Amino acid sequence: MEKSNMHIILSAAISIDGKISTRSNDSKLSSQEDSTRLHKLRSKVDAILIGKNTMLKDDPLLTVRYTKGKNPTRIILDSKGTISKNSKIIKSSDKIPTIIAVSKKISKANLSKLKKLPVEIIISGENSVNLKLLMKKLSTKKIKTILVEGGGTVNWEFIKNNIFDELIITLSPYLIGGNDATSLVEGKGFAKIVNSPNLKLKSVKRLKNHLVINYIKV
Ligand SMILES: NC(=O)C1=CN([C@@H]2O[C@H](COP(=O)(O)OP(=O)(O)OC[C@H]3O[C@@H](n4cnc5c(N)ncnc54)[C@H](O)[C@@H]3O)[C@@H](O)[C@H]2O)C=CC1
Ligand SMILES: Nc1nc(O)c(N)c(N[C@@H]2O[C@H](COP(=O)(O)O)[C@@H](O)[C@H]2O)n1
Repeated sequence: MEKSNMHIILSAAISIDGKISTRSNDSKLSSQEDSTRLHKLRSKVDAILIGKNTMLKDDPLLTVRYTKGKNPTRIILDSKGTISKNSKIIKSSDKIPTIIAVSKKISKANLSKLKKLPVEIIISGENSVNLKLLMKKLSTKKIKTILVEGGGTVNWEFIKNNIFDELIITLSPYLIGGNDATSLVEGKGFAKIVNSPNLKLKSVKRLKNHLVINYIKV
């Protein structure tokens, strides 16, 4: 794999029809049991990474709450540095390490706003964040394992650039539908099945009506 010495896990809860949220951005698919599993996994990684839309739509905390353990560093991909200082992540960033990954496209005004917040700013890439470069920069900060928690656009970028090692999806017992509902993988997608990464089934665990499916890339 042409990337730094990093272990990257893509993680999401999906409906049976492959959606990660409804057309009105309802994304609560996991059961409490599955959320506890996720939080155990969070406590074992160095960082959690999400895209700007997920931060905007979910206003997540990305902390370890349903088990004991350390909070990983939070990384937000936000090319133009437009995130709100009223978000839960920013409000808690004086206590939990938080990195905002931006591109050179960021305006001077947005950069100076970000610099006033208790976050670390990493600039990589011209228009959007260059993920391979970002991974290299993160590995120099002792970040060796990253849990990518979406959304669909971010998942596509990691898959397209072939920079992931594992995929852990919870198949939740819902059917969502809708062209405007976000899928596990958004973006342009591959034209041919042969272009898809080759995945090997590592394990399947049943949590009542949910299945936790773990694939590794071969
Ligand atoms: N069920 C689940 O497990 C999850 C569901 N979601 C849902 O996914 C939806 C959001 O997904 P999307 O709209 O696809 O957006 P996203 O969360 O993937 O964010 C994409 C945005 O991130 C920024 N970005 C900067 N550099 C980037 C790069 N190199 N690659 C990709 N993005 C980059 C851009 O502003 C881009 O528009 C929400 O409705 C959220 O609730 C999100 C995470 C998990
Ligand atoms: N694994 C999983 N299951 C779900 O049902 C989800 N909605 C998500 N979403 C991801 O978790 C974030 C919320 O984290 P907090 O509970 O606020 O700590 C959300 O933003 C997605 O990244 N994941």
